[in-house]
Amino acid sequence: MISLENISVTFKAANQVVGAVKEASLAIDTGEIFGIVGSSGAGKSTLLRTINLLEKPTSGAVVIDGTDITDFTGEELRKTRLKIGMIFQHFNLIRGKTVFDNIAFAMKAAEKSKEEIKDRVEKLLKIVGLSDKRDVYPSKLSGGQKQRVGIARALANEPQILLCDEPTSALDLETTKSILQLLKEINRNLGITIVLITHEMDVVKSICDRVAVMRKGEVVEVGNVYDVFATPKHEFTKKLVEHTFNLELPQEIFKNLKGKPMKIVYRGDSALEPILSQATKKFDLDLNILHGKIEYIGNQSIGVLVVAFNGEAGDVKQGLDYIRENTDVTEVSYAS
Ligand SMILES: Nc1ncnc2c1ncn2[C@@H]1O[C@H](COP(=O)(O)OP(=O)(O)OP(=O)(O)O)[C@@H](O)[C@H]1O
Repeated sequence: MISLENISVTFKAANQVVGAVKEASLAIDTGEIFGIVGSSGAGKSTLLRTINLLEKPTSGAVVIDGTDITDFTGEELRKTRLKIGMIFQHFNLIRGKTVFDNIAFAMKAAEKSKEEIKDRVEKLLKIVGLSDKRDVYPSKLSGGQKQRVGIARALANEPQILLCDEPTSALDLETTKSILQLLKEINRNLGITIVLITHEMDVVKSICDRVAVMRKGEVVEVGNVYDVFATPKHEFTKKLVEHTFNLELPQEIFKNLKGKPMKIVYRGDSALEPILSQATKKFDLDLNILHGKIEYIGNQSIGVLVVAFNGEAGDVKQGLDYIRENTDVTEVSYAS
């Protein structure tokens, strides 16, 4: 387990003091894929980099499997870092070295034998699907292939933890999908704990087990991914989720609309449709469905509907109460 305990990181730049991370605490379980999401400048990268002490906390403790590593230096720190691989948004490959040598580099630094290096690099090339690119230089690779080399290099010394700093932000949608799939396989097949930072909830949705939301240096919400999407608590998380659901409607629709548009979010295994139809009959309402979708997170689903009820104000209220009472609705709010 990785425990980040009351971590603060303060930078002193020119005559300014920046509180990049403020009293952040997280407990990341062994074997999970843990996401840290937030907008630019939220402190994600700084917090992630405290895990391998690339950034030393100004205060607080980094505890890995029960060992407080916060004050590790020299040989102790070097050995600890070998157990923690890292990949980056812009891959950070060495331009003048082949794919093989990029991956072998960290193993040479760890004083592994030539034989061991050759076996391991070839095995890793197979895992990341680049056996045919062994002797190619990075400039001849696509972005996705470069990230695959980055991943192989990060795994070279058989780490227990893999830190991912915006690993797909420089990649297109299709390549992002394949890199996230590869990270998932590595997590499941090799049992490596993955901590990933991103500004995209879609990335969180597709591979993370749990997520922390950061805002202005603080961790404002932590939970399993399904719950955070179905029942976001912090206002900032609600906005992130809303944006992901992408329920924007053209303003024209609202001009001639009869009734108030409402957004209804419900846990997907509860059947909303019969309840909606019962509500309209029971309370004499007209129902207009404006938008609807089901989001899948793992194998659980969340339903989101934007509807307009037309009827007497009191009947609309009773209708909504009826829906709330009879299905697993997590949110009813006015859509805009
Ligand atoms: N070495 C540094 N010196 C001074 N300020 C820094 C340094 N590193 C980060 N900061 C500041 O700390 C804050 C948090 O930065 P950080 O990179 O951790 O955020 P982030 O959430 O990862 O954002 P991004 O996605 O844009 O990288 C920002 O205000 C940033 O300008």
